[in-house]
Amino acid sequence: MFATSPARSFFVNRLLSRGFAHKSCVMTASAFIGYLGPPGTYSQQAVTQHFGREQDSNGRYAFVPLQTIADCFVALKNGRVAFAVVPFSNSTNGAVNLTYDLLRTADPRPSVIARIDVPVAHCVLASPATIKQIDKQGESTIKRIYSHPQVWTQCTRYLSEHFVGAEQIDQNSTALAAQLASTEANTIAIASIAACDTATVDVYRPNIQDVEGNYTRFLVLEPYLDGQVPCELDKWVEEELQKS
Ligand SMILES: O=C(O)C(=O)Cc1ccccc1
Repeated sequence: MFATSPARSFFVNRLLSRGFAHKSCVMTASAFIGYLGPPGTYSQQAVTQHFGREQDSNGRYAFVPLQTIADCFVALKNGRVAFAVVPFSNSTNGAVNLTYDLLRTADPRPSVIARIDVPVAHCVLASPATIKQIDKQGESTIKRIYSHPQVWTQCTRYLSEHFVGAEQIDQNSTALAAQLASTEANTIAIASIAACDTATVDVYRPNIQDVEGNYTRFLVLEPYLDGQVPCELDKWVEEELQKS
């Protein structure tokens, strides 16, 4: 039987419609989906929300964690991945500037084939030892907070009252921040609860974002094909880029 799950038929139809593969090839090929990793990021949640679980029973697609948003664009351009999923904007603090810049300067600009809204609830995460230390000696023992640059202005209220003496240090992603915090003393991370599955950290405080309904909008990109006519999503992205 051909293309049964929604995610699989979506992927298969895209490949076929773009002439990447004959039906018989698609049945045995893998498609790689690039996203900002490591596993445990909000980007990975966007990938799962859109494509379903990693690899169907026949292993026809696989998720590829990449180190930066720029790497997602490079991997798409050089054919390492068939799709890239990148954060685009947030309901609380607007544009993800890195993605906006990369979309503005990409030549040709990748095509936008889907938009995914992912609820974003931030947690303070730390190693079990660091949580014990905070409980015993107080929040002032924390010297560093790691997170993705997009996060700080989504948690202004909490951060104005907690860990005020700590330095806020940007990392490429929230899940990387959690990994680093798991091994460094006097350090916490702000990340998704999903990062607890991929780093040795626990939740110190959940839901520290300013706005309850905070969400981030992600784009699914694929390479631009010569002569391709812009779709509605391409036009929408162009308008958003011009607004900012
Ligand atoms: O770092 C992540 O987890 C990302 O996927 C980027 C991001 C950061 C903060 C909110 C939404 C997406």
